[in-house]
Amino acid sequence: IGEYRDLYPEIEAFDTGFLKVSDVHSLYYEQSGNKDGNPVVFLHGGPGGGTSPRDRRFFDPKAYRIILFDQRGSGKSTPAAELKDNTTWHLVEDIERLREHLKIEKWVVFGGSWGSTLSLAYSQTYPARVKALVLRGIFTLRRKELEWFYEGKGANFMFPDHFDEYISHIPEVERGAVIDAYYRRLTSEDESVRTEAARRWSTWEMATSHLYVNEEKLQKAGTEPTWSLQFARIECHYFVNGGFFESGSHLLDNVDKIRSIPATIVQGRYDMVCPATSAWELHKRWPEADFFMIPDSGHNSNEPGTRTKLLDATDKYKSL
Ligand SMILES: CNCC(=O)c1nnc(C(C)(C)C)o1
Repeated sequence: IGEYRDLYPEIEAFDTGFLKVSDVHSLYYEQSGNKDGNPVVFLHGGPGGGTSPRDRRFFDPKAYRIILFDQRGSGKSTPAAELKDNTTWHLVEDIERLREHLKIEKWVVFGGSWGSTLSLAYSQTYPARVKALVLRGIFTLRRKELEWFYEGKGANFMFPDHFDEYISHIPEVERGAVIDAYYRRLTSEDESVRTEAARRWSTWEMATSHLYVNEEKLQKAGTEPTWSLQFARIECHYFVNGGFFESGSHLLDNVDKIRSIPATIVQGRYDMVCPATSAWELHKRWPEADFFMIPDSGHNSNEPGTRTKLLDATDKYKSL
């Protein structure tokens, strides 16, 4: 399996701000690393997951001008967990607004999980603005991917214990459409109903995001109700709307628009949240992209084998 790499050292942002992108939403963004460096934008997962200071550490701070931002309703962006005007295509335009606001011509785009979904949607819409793509834990939001993880048609066979916690919250009569059942609760007028549904949904995802269950991450879903609500409510909103794509396979059908962009795809073989089939489908449509199936990883970006290949990829594109 070879030598594992560690993340780059902890660094602080040298600039932070809020960008008003609609009469409802303002986005938190930050810049770190080299202010005159090669710009890279980090697209976080979820949707609704928000960024964290550790996300800066996938990039050489001497080479990169590192830009993180919290997507609509996520992290420090306001209003928290707001679903109005919150769609894939709003986010694609937000990325362009942020790019223009920061006076950047072209940038490297880095995204995992939902962040890979958004990276594909953004680069297929604005290919001329993308220097290179680094994609991890491929999620194309096809119906079968949602059914695998959220509707009891796959991941639950590998994590039956944790799935019980998630599914037992929904009465049998509603289990034919679990995502819809959770959506009714996550958009309930009753805060206690929203909070418990968010805790169950987020705990299920945190429990299954690593090859070995990460107890610390598991606690986060239960001890950070605002984060849990942002994560669960925004994810569920995108899923009941099929990602706002006109067809289930929209992103895979449009790969030809980005095949000339330098790219690296990194996928954990034991990713239970975004199973490897989507990465494999993407790879077959995009033979020019570097492709790494990590033999001992699950979904998370910081599992050793995955982290190592992501760091190699950002090093490869640092001087573009
Ligand atoms: C489809 N949802 C998986 C996803 O995008 C995701 N999983 N974990 C995360 C965080 C690391 C942002 C919590 O995002």
